[in-house]
Amino acid sequence: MRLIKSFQRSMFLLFTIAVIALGYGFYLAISHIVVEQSRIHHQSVAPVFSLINEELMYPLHVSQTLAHSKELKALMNAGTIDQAAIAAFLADLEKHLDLSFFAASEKALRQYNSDGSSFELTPGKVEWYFNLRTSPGDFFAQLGQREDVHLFLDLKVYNDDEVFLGFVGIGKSLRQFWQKFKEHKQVFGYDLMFVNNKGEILLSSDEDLMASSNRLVSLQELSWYGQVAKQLARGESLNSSLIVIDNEEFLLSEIYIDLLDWKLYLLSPLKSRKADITRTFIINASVVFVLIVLLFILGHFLIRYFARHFLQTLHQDALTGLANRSLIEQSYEKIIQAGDALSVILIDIDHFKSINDNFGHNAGDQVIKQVSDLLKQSIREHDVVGRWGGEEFILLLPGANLPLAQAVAERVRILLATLKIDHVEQQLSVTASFGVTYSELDVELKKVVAVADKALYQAKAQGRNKVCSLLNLH
Ligand SMILES: Nc1nc2c(ncn2[C@@H]2O[C@H](COP(=O)(O)OP(=O)(O)OP(=O)(O)O)[C@@H](O)[C@H]2O)c(=O)[nH]1
Repeated sequence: MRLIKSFQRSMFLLFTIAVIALGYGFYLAISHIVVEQSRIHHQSVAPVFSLINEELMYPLHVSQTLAHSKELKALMNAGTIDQAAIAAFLADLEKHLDLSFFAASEKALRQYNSDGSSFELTPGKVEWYFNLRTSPGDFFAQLGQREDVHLFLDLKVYNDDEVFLGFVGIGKSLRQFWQKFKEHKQVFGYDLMFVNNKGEILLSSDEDLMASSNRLVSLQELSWYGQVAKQLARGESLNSSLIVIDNEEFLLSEIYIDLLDWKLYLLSPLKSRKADITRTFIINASVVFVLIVLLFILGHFLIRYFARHFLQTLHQDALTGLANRSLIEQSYEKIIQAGDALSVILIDIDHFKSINDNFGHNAGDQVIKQVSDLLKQSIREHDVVGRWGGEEFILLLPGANLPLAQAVAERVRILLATLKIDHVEQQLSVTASFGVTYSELDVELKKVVAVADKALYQAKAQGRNKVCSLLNLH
């Protein structure tokens, strides 16, 4: 009973471990998908941030600092503009900051460039200057030169008396930005567009939106504008909006560049993201599946091992390893069900009590073990040997008639009587008495054993170390 309980406990433990492992496996798979998705998202968006920082924010910050440069103000405030000094100042900036610079002087009405060139600011020819000088605000950002897109940053310069001295500006080629973005687009499939505060698209990775050089395309002209119009009307950000373009879903990411008052939109195609998620899911689910299969194979072998081990110990006599009563009864049932007649031999060691008394309990155990070993070796393969009680053993001999069983008992009796059992420094000898019976009827084992026991009693009564047999079952 204790063994069964321990077996049940082991099974329950195994089942609990399997359930926990399964749950943990799924938890790991799902967490891994989430982590992987976050990583892919981060990996795809992070380079755009660093691109903006390197290519846009850097020249912006340089221009802000330059507009307040005392040296530049002094050069532009001088009675007569020293063209060579301004050119040298700008050339030095270009050399150190890796950007192209210009200064447009109100006094000289001339523009000086960091490459050493200069030209006159003539109304009608250099429109931007005359447009911007009267425009409100001190800072202007524009994109120009469509064939090699440049970002132009123009800042008004004033002297200490707030008198307008002209413009200082930076021209930044976005070729490198564009190149990097294209590489990025190839990997992640993104599209990008810069939109000014009027909702006009200044720059886009979609060539069609940049087609016209005279006119800027407005957000409202885009096919998907209707899908976000309400959000825009409510002044909401378009960040994380889902839009459909040509039956394909895109996720919008919005980045606001406050210095320029521009918005950058990234359109990320969900198809590739879905494929990513599906791929990650399949990989993780396969790993979990393989783990589960391995776990079940392991479980299966463990259960088989435990079952064999426990069932064996359930039916085994602990001291001798022989079949115990319950296994003997099962074996008997099998023989009877197969329709075989059988002989039963009951064996009892003579004066066993005196061995215990004279040599101790361990010596008694030793004798029982040695006798059981001899019995195991003395029977045929399909015979059954078991321990029936304390110093009592039983043999079931299927298909053996009474004379054959008597002969077997006699042979075993002689073997036993000549057996020398080593104990400490001496050798012990034992004899045993045998009760033999034969049954070809479907009767209970205990009835057959009762007859064999009667025969055994006769053997004891006749002086022991004897074989007696009895046939009458009634
Ligand atoms: N050492 C040991 N002794 C056992 C074991 N099982 C039963 N016994 C002892 O075996 C002895 C059996 O004694 P009895 O029933 O009087 O029989 P006996 O001394 O063999 O005398 P007869 O059968 O009349 O020849 C008892 O003292 C039990 O305690 C066991 O597993 N180990």
